[in-house]
Amino acid sequence: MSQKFSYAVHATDGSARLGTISTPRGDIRTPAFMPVGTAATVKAMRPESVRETGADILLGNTYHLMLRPTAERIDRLGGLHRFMNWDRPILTDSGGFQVMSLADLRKLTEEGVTFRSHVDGSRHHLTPERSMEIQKLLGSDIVMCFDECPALPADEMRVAESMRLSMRWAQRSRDAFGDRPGHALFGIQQGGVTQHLRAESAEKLREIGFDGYAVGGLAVGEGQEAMFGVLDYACDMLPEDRPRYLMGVGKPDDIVGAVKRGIDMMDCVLPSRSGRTGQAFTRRGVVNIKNARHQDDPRPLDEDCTCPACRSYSRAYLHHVFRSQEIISSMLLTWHNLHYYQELMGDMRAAIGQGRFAAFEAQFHADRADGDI
Ligand SMILES: CNc1nc2cc(C(=O)NN)ccc2[nH]1
Ligand SMILES: [Zn+2]
Repeated sequence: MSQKFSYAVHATDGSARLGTISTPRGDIRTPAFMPVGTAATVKAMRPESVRETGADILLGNTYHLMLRPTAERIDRLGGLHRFMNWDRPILTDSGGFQVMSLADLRKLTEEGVTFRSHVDGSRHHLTPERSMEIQKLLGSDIVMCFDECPALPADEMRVAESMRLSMRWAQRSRDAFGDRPGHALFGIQQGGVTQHLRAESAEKLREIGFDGYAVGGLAVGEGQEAMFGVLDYACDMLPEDRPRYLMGVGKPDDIVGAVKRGIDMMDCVLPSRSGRTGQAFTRRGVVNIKNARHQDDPRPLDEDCTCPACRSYSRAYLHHVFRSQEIISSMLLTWHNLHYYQELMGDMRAAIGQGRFAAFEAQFHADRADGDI
């Protein structure tokens, strides 16, 4: 365990990097996938099980936790790690993105955002300073700057104005965060899909100086081709000796393409959320377990998978408990999906370390059937 926050690159293969983020609560093997624990839980999973899938770090959502049970209550109860029984690193987002996508009656000013809770309609105010205070009360190890993520489609002028506001908020976040050894503050690059705006944002973030840099404002409907197009240049705009975090991504093939372009960390609700809707990700593609063709199938989801769902249950059983809306359905499919995502990350880390990422990527795409399996 290190008493401070640091990042080291062990190997590169093209733009892909193999690394380790060291924190006082444990090391994070990169490229890393962060399961999302929105309301202080990765839905349908006990934390011990999340760890068993191979996760080194979880994501917590400031927006949800500030509304319920509130950051002050979690602080009084010993902080988010104690509260949710997860003693390894936690990254919390700043609340900016989710206020814009979930809250009602939002009002955006230079100062911050006022909004009404989607839970009970109560009024709230988020600023860079309040977001830093909330994330400190939660006790998160990696804190995200408070920023604004413009909804697409947005014209270049709107994207530019939004990015420049976010850069002013990045400075305020940095000033409010202060000096907290062992804790990290990540800046977030914005600028939509416009290269010179992405460059201006990266320049400003480097001037302020952060422990890590996120690529924000993507996976908001631009499509994979446009997202990869941005990553082709955006990663190189960020310091190479700091972790690069792509927010909100993604499907397995998004993740492989992002790692190929130099991304070190990602988070996404997809594996857990789609587990609850009956979608299982496998090396050969997606299994929609609700499909009638599975109702007599004695095989596991994936013959090569060692997760509890694949070790002990048939597709027929998983089909039955999904159709019957049994709680075990969410438990088993979530576990399988998170296990698959962590296996994918482990396979990529090994491939980068052995200088065979291109071969890994070719095999990854060759294995996948089109459509459902
Ligand atoms: C699912 N797509 C997706 N895009 C995101 C972008 C951000 C962002 O720019 N925050 N500042 C956060 C979460 C996201 N989730
Ligand atoms: Zn499995």
